[in-house]
Parts: sequence; C-alpha cells; structure tokens
Amino acid sequence: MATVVPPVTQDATSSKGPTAMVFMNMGGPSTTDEVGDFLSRLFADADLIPLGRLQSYIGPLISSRRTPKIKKQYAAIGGGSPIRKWSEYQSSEMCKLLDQISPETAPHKPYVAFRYANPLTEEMYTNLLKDGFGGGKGGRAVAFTQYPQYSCSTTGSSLNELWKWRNRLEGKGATGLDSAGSITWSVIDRWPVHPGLVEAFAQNVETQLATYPEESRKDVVLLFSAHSLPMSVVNRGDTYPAEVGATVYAVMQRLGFSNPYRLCWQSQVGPSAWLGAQTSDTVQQYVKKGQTDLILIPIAFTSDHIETLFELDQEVIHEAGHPGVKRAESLNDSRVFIEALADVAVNHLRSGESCSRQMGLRCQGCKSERCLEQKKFFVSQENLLSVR
Ligand SMILES: C=CC1=C(C)c2cc3[nH]c(cc4nc(cc5[nH]c(cc1n2)c(C)c5CCC(=O)O)C(CCC(=O)O)=C4C)c(C)c3C=C
Ligand code: FES
Ligand SMILES: [Fe+2]
Repeated sequence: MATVVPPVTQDATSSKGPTAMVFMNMGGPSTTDEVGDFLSRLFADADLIPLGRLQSYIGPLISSRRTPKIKKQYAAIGGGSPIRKWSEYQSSEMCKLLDQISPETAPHKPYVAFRYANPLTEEMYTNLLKDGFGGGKGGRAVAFTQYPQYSCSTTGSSLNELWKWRNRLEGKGATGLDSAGSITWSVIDRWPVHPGLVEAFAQNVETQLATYPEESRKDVVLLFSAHSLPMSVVNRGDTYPAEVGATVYAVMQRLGFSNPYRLCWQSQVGPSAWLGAQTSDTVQQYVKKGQTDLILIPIAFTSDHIETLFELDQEVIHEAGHPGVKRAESLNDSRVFIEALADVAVNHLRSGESCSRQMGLRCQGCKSERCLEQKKFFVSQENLLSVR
C-alpha cells in the first residue's frame, strides 16, 4: 500500500510572518544624472540642514551650486554610488538567513528605503501596501536603520520621513480606518556595539594590518574615521559622537588594544564649526611627525560610498603620498557582517520591543515638533514607554 506523504506546509498558527524588513539609509545617486535630485532632497531636509523659513529658497540654491562639483566626484568613483547595490544585497542575504534562524517570523521580505535617493520611503511604503502589508490587513514591519550609531540627523531624519509617509498612506484621513488594520511598526534604532558588527570591523582591520611587515606591525596607527557633525548638533545633545566612540572602543577591545589608535571626523560641509579633529588634517599631521604607517577605518557606514571611495582613497590617501597610508575595506559583502545583521534582527524580533529605551528621550536641546510626534508614534506601538 502506498503511503501518502502530506505536503510540507507552514503551520499558520505557529508563524507570525510574513515580516517586512526595511533597511533605512540615506542612499546615494546611482548615476551622475541623479546627483541634482539627490542634493536637492538633501538640502531640503530640515532635520539634516536646518535653514529655517528660507529652506525652500536657499536649499535649491546651494544644491544646484554644489551639483557640478559632486557630479565630478561620483564620476571619479565609477559614475555613481554603490549604496543601492550593497543595501539590496545585504538586506536580501539577511532575510534568507532570518528565514532559517527565525522560522516563527518567516517569511522575511527585504525592502530598502532611502532618504535622498531611489528607492525613496514613499516608494517603499507603496510597495509594502501592494505586497499585502497594511491596507486593512495589518502585518508587521521592522524599520532597521543601517547607521549603527544613532544621530537625529541620519536615523532620526529617516524615521521622521517614515512617520510622515505612514500618516499620508495609512493615517486616519488616508484609509478612513483610524489605523485599524494598518502596519505595526517596530524600530531597530541603533546597534553600535553588537559583537558581530565589532567582529566584522575587526577582521577587516586585521586583514589590512597583515599587509605590513611583522616587525613594524604593532606600530601602525589605527585611524577610525566617522562622518562629522556640526557643533550645533553635538551641543543639542546628539548621541552619535558617544555611540561612535563606543564602536571604536569595542573594536579596539576585540583587537586586544594591539595598536595605538585615534578617532577622527571627516566630510564636513560649509563654513560652520564641525566636530574635529578632521581626518584629512590628522593624516597630514601624523605623516609630518614621521608616522607614515596608518590604516584609515570607516566606522560609521556599512558599505562603500563617496566618502570612502573618493574622499579617503582619492584625496586623503593619495595626498598623503606614502604607501604606508592605507584603508580597511568597508563591510560591503562581509559574511560576518550579514550574520551580524541577522543576529541584530532576530534579537529585536524576539524582544517584543518597539524600539530602544533611548528613543523615548529627546535631545536636551530639541525643539522639533516632528521629533516629538514621530517618537510618540514609534514608542506607542508598544504602549509601554513615554516620550520626554
Ligand atoms: C553616519 C553618517 C553620516 C552623518 C552623521 C551625516 C551627517 C551630515 N551630513 C551632512 C551633509 C552632507 N552629507 C552628504 C553626503 C553623505 N553623508 C553621509 C553620511 C552621513 N552624514 C554619506 C554616506 C554621504 C554620501 C552618500 C554617497 O552617495 O556615497 C552630502 C552630499 C555630498 C556633498 O555635497 O558634499 C552633504 C551635503 C550634514 C549637514 C550632516 C549633519 C547634520
Ligand atoms: S533633535 Fe534629537 S530628538 Fe529632536
Ligand atoms: Fe553627510
């Protein structure tokens, strides 16, 4: 007698999926033709560059003046930013892993939402609704920031944008449903010292260290470099400088403090005061002091972008004019990094938290209604935390 093998089906009662995993980042122009739009969105963002009531006049002026110079930089790194390619790769690889290690929330569907380039938050949200999330049917989505260290100018701005589109596409006025059946959001808002992230950075540093002769290897200076912040943002109480410092310290701990190191800050724009010391000055000053073995380590971004491929490789390292000045590879397709992303995600999915405790506390100098309302929304998805 033939035995009948039942088909393998997912037990609907044991799975809380599908789960949308939304990678949030700033994005970059994929081609030089997109540079103008990218910069005009960037200079229109009052969470990044507050220009007051004149934002809609001054923003376009600055961005159009800046476009030719920045176009040349993107042309010099191959004609566009690789951020989209890496974000799509990292998010889909992470979701494949999550399906294995978290079957209870499977299937996991990857989405990318950029703040200033395609795919924009609006496009991502529309796709979510098209794919059957929300729209009266509910469903769960996780906003996973790809900035490991939180800043109100980066992750905060992406969350403000997500909250805005959520209200437009799923708010009371949009659906008439008073948010019943809309998407339940939770947020991974920071992960600066996750052991997998630290391991991925440390391995790339070790790979670069191994290229120096053994006898002088311990004297190579490790120069961690992060995108700087205007001092006005630092003094408002932004948590980014402390969180970047925490990542650096954790990587050094993992390396057993094998080398001397410093943290410096790159890519400042415009005439206002920014957090220093600047990366370019730091390299010049050390080279002048005779310290010509230096490894630059981009520590606040998880893939290559114009600031590694152009500013560090083609400006800072090129101008140093010494073969001992090198750069650690960005995380890009590092398997250890993909596994770290999956681990950050699974810890979040199992925690039942809507966001970290830090999200409920605004910067001491924050006067933004947008920040207040956005935080109230994400915190309220759990009904446990309050916003101050
Ligand atoms: C963690 C990373 C970043 C922080 C913090 C950050 C803050 C910040 N940036 C500006 C202004 C500009 N940033 C620009 C480009 C840019 N910024 C980051 C990352 C952070 N910015 C990246 C990765 C990129 C490049 C994207 C790519 O395509 O590779 C630009 C545009 C380029 C230019 O005109 O020079 C501007 C402008 C401010 C004001 C700010 C903090 C308030
Ligand atoms: S600026 Fe930091 S919470 Fe508003
Ligand atoms: Fe920036």
